Amino acid sequence: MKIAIIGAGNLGLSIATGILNSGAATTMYLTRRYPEALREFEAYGNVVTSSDNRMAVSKSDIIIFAVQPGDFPDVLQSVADLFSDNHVIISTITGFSIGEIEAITGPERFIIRAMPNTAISVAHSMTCLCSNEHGKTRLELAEAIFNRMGHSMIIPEDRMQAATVICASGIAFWMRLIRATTQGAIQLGFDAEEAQELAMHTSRGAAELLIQSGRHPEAEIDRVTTPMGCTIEGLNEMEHQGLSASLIRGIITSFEKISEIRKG
Ligand SMILES: NC(=O)C1=CN([C@@H]2O[C@H](COP(=O)(O)OP(=O)(O)OC[C@H]3O[C@@H](n4cnc5c(N)ncnc54)[C@H](OP(=O)(O)O)[C@@H]3O)[C@@H](O)[C@H]2O)C=CC1
Ligand SMILES: O=C(O)[C@@H]1CCC=N1
Repeated sequence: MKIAIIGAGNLGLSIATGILNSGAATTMYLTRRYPEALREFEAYGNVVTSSDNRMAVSKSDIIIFAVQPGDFPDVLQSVADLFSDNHVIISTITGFSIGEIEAITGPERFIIRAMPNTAISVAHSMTCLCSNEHGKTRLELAEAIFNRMGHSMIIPEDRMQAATVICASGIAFWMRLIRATTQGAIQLGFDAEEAQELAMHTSRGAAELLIQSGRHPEAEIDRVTTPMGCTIEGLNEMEHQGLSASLIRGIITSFEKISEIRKG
């Protein structure tokens, strides 16, 4: 499979790393306007780096777009005449609907919207997927690709904005929680490196417990909170300070911002 990533920036390069390490592509074409920053990827041997989007599209089977939303209409327009009946077009662009893509490419194209996160580079992305009517026959293929680099879920397009916040922005939210835990651990006497190690592995353990057991978070919390113990004391103080409320409010604020980006 030949895969192009048009706009190999933060997300695009994370996807490229995930694909290259999972062996999902025979050849990869990575583009950006200033491709010098991509040269190190040529060491993989099967990677071509360029600023030539038309070359990348014409040589690939699957085209993944990862440019900024404001750049996407022009970029898509500039390669639209190259799409054939076999191309699978995957857009990771926030807030850009399938209808808007079809307005440029026409509806008779395989169009997938994918919302991965940067953990795709280490094969632990949570990726949400949806497609246009024509692209439904290619959803399984997209799912197979993204499942090699984490976990995926097919959702209706009207959930894509929410998925962006929970899964894509979610990486930043969880990072801040891990960072805050690290700061607490430093205050309690661990050096910075030890503190981060404790926070990272504890958060991974919490997620794995839920993934493997299928239990509800509160059931796991009940197993940790000894009556009159230190955990419930700390947890209740966090809630008095608005931990859950601030997370939920942040999520809703991010969600609303996506509509503004599109209007802007
Ligand atoms: N970052 C993330 O975690 C996530 C991002 N997204 C979405 O992915 C998209 C990319 O985000 P992100 O990676 O953060 O953004 P970046 O700015 O890091 O990457 C965008 C890339 O597009 C390149 N680019 C701009 N114009 C062109 C062009 N004409 N042809 C080829 N490449 C071009 C830029 O290259 P150059 O600098 O050389 O101009 C840049 O490397 C956005 O739409 C975002 O909403 C979705 C989920 C998660
Ligand atoms: O912050 C943003 O707008 C993009 C979309 C999700 C992650 N990064």
